[in-house]
Amino acid sequence: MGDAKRVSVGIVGASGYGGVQLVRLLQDHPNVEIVYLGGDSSAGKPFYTLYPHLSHCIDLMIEPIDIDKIASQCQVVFLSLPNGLACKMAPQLLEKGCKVLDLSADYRFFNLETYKKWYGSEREDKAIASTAVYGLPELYRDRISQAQLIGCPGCYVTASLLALSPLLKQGLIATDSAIIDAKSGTSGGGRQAKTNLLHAEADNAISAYGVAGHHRHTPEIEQICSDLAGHDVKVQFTPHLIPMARGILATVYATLRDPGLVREDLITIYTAFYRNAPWVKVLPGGTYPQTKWACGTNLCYLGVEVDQRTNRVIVMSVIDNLIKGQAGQGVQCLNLMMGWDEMLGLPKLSFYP
Ligand SMILES: NC(=O)C1=CN([C@@H]2O[C@H](COP(=O)(O)OP(=O)(O)OC[C@H]3O[C@@H](n4cnc5c(N)ncnc54)[C@H](OP(=O)(O)O)[C@@H]3O)[C@@H](O)[C@H]2O)C=CC1
Ligand SMILES: CC(=O)N[C@@H](CCC(=O)OP(=O)(O)O)C(=O)O
Repeated sequence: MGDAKRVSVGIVGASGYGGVQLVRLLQDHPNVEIVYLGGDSSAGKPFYTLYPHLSHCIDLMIEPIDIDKIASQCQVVFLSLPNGLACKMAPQLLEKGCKVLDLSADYRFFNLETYKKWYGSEREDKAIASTAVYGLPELYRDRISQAQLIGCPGCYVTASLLALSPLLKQGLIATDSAIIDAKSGTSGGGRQAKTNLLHAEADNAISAYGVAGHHRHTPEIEQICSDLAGHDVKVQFTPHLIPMARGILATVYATLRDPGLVREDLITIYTAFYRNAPWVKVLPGGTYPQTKWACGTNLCYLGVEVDQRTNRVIVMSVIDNLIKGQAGQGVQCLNLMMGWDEMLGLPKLSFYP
């Protein structure tokens, strides 16, 4: 089991981008020991052969998935897998006493009919799924701290929701007026080969996809927006792939109900909303964030503006898609589940420029 003073952690999907970020973050975490790495096609290889730059700090093998073995070794298991796999593994791990943090979409939906519509599969773990907590600490901190199973939101959704939440929670914007224009680096598509992520396709190019409500993140964003607002909310979400490796910028536009609100009012509201959220930084008036500020950190920077000609609020939200948008979010949730400081083991200084 390793060092008894540390919590033993396993990472399933260690060879992927989420996996390697988890290894990086958890190797530096003072209360954690990584004891197990699991994978599929990479099983049987030493982890350092996939990521030689980490050979000086981790010498574990990637193992084939064996739930009994994982549960016998690990108190906590991160699942960083394609959609549709965690829901097969998590119930068994929970039954054997592990805490589980899933980075895929399997445990993000309050209504499994919505999951089925967008992800295509009927679920056999309905009772377990109903115990999952949506892993966005800025909104569901108390529930996360009591949970055994977390469905962590991903990159686009995290950037979008952190921009929108104060507006929805306080009823400041006209119904269904929110437009999210989001841009992601190519690492958002994972490490597995995909044609649209090839350098020759993605370099020197920018394009939208999943337009007009056709991206699977639209229902996920709407689910949480509706929860915050207390009624059904629709959003216009347009993702774009841009030629950089990591980072997300989501620029959100919405019509203010009160035409008298100015930028400083909104900044005061945002600052108050996030006063206990150490990973969200609301910027001073006239300052707009860039992705590099968040790169390598678990931070979200929010720039807030009002256009009084159009009566729209404009919120710019940046995160590192692989940290606050994925592995860092998971570690932040782990900290809460274990009763540790929410900031423990997580990077707060970017490697700017
Ligand atoms: N990339 C991003 O910015 C974000 C991704 N996510 C989500 O996180 C999850 C992981 O993403 P990411 O790390 O980018 O993906 P990658 O494609 O980089 O990695 C996928 C991992 O899953 C493993 N895997 C695939 N099939 C199986 C299987 N049958 N059994 C065991 N392991 C398997 C792979 O192992 P092997 O190599 O051994 O085959 C690999 O380690 C996804 O659900 C994704 O949607 C969430 C937020 C942001
Ligand atoms: C650039 C790119 O391909 N991005 C992915 C989002 C990856 C991700 O984070 O998905 P989850 O949040 O659902 O895990 C996409 O658009 O599907």
